[in-house]
Amino acid sequence: MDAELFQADLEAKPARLRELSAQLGHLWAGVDTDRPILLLGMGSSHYAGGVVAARLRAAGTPAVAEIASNDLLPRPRPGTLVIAVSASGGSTETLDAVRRLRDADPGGAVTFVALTNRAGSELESSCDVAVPMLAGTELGGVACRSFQHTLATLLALPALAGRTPWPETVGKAAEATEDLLARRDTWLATTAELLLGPHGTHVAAPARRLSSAQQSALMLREGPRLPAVACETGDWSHVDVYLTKTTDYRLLLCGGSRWEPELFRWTKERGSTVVAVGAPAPDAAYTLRYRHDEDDGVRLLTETLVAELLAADAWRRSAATA
Ligand SMILES: O=P(O)(O)OC[C@H]1O[C@](O)(CO)[C@@H](O)[C@@H]1O
Repeated sequence: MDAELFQADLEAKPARLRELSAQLGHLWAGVDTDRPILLLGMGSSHYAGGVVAARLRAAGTPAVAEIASNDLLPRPRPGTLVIAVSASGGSTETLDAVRRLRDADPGGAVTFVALTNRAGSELESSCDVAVPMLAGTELGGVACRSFQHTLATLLALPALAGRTPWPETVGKAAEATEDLLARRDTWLATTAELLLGPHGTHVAAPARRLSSAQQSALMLREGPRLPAVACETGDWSHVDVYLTKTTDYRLLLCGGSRWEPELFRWTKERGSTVVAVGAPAPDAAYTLRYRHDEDDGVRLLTETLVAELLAADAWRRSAATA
């Protein structure tokens, strides 16, 4: 893994998103997706799957996302579409899950799709159909664009396409990403100062965008190896709140949850540090807004860039002093 190349991967996001946006309407063309859906994956691939499965269920499609390492995978009913997500196409747990489900389906009543960023991968050859996520090679060795492209590709499933114009939203996310990148000199140092505390960084996001908190925390761990933990904004008052009493608590809040007033009641009372992204937050120490952030789809596809740039910057600085 390489900090400079990770940074370059992030800077290439807008161009790659625009390429994806142009293809998004065709990616699922050869697949019958009007069936129950089981999503499999590890790490960021599972984070993206979790949010998309929730959105599919809310739209009336039976869907579940399972971490591929689970010994208790559901037994798919005949006709189920299993979408195995792996950017590298080689995560051993995901390959194993596909193998287990295939063994449990000797009649071939289940269809397996490989959603991957690597053509010709082992995952592709173990599935019936391949759908490319078109993120380009991530030279830094960190799944950043591929996480975003996994989300966008899954959100373009026909069962969800009617709800949000995803190709257009992906185009707006490219503009939002450009905006954050172009103005980073105005916000990056301040947010780093506020968020990278002696006891690590916490990230919260609403359930409908929980993947943003999970992926943001992963980026801080995977690049600069900093302690970082994800939480759901409503659940925060039942989980993270306890740490505000005993630690130097620093929170990156992906904004827009109706449960924020309770969170701010505690963080104000206990003098915690909150940086809010993408929505008004009068009680935050700092609020970072960006182009199109009033659009929930744009937030979902864009907001992880904040932690990714924080991670890239901290990683480059630690690499320079090593
Ligand atoms: O999508 P893949 O390639 O299966 O990887 C899963 C996870 O493993 C990692 O590559 C780290 O091992 C993460 O970056 C990623 O989220």
